[in-house]
Amino acid sequence: MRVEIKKAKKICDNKIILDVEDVCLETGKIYALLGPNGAGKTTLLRAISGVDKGCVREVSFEASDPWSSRSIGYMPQSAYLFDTTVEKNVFLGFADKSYSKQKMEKLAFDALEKVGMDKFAKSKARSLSGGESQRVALARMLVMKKDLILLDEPTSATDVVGAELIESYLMDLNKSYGMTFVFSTHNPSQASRIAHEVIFMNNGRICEKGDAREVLDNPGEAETEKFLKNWRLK
Ligand SMILES: Nc1ncnc2c1ncn2[C@@H]1O[C@H](COP(=O)(O)OP(=O)(O)OP(=O)(O)O)[C@@H](O)[C@H]1O
Repeated sequence: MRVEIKKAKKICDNKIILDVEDVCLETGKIYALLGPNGAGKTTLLRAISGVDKGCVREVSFEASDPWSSRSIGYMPQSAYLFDTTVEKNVFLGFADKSYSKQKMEKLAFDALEKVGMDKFAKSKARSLSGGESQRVALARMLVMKKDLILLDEPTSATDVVGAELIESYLMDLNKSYGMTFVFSTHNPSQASRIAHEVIFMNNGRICEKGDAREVLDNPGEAETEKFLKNWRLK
């Protein structure tokens, strides 16, 4: 019922930028990855996903886990959209290519509606703003129905309404299908709203991992405390 990431390590210019000995993710949970700029959040997500070929890591799935396809999806912070319509960008996410056009349109519309982008279904994707593009890229990522989804600051470019829609969408998918998410964020409030667990990183290492409420209310490490101090003062 879990995936284990071991010995995730990356060295750049003789500097260790990622050094994670062992981290376990349980299925059906939402994990928030917190930490200051340069902590290694993106590097860790890229390492787990396997997109960073220069990064050493071992990923193992527990034998009896329900993640039958063991598929991992990764969405980088800067959304990439293909030069076609918004709905066709979402079509590209469907794993089953045998869907009728009508079914694809319906499913894409539903996903776009969840992120508040349904009215742009027939628009050119490259004409969208940064936040709109991020919402569409997320809809495309989520229709892929991967078992483990890694999201690098999925609401960094969206407005408050967009962020709320995305948060609800992630929670719905988690509740309805048991989808597992790891998302990085600079916003502890967002972590407290939707995450079951918080993983706090600093200097390429995981300093603390545990129940979201627990870590946010009562951090066990000085670095986490320091990071959360300003947030609490607000
Ligand atoms: N290819 C690279 N070469 C050298 N240094 C790198 C490289 N990639 C990342 N780094 C360094 O590794 C560190 C971790 O970067 P990373 O992007 O993972 O941090 P982050 O926690 O996602 O930061 P942010 O919150 O600013 O997005 C940074 O200090 C960064 O400068």
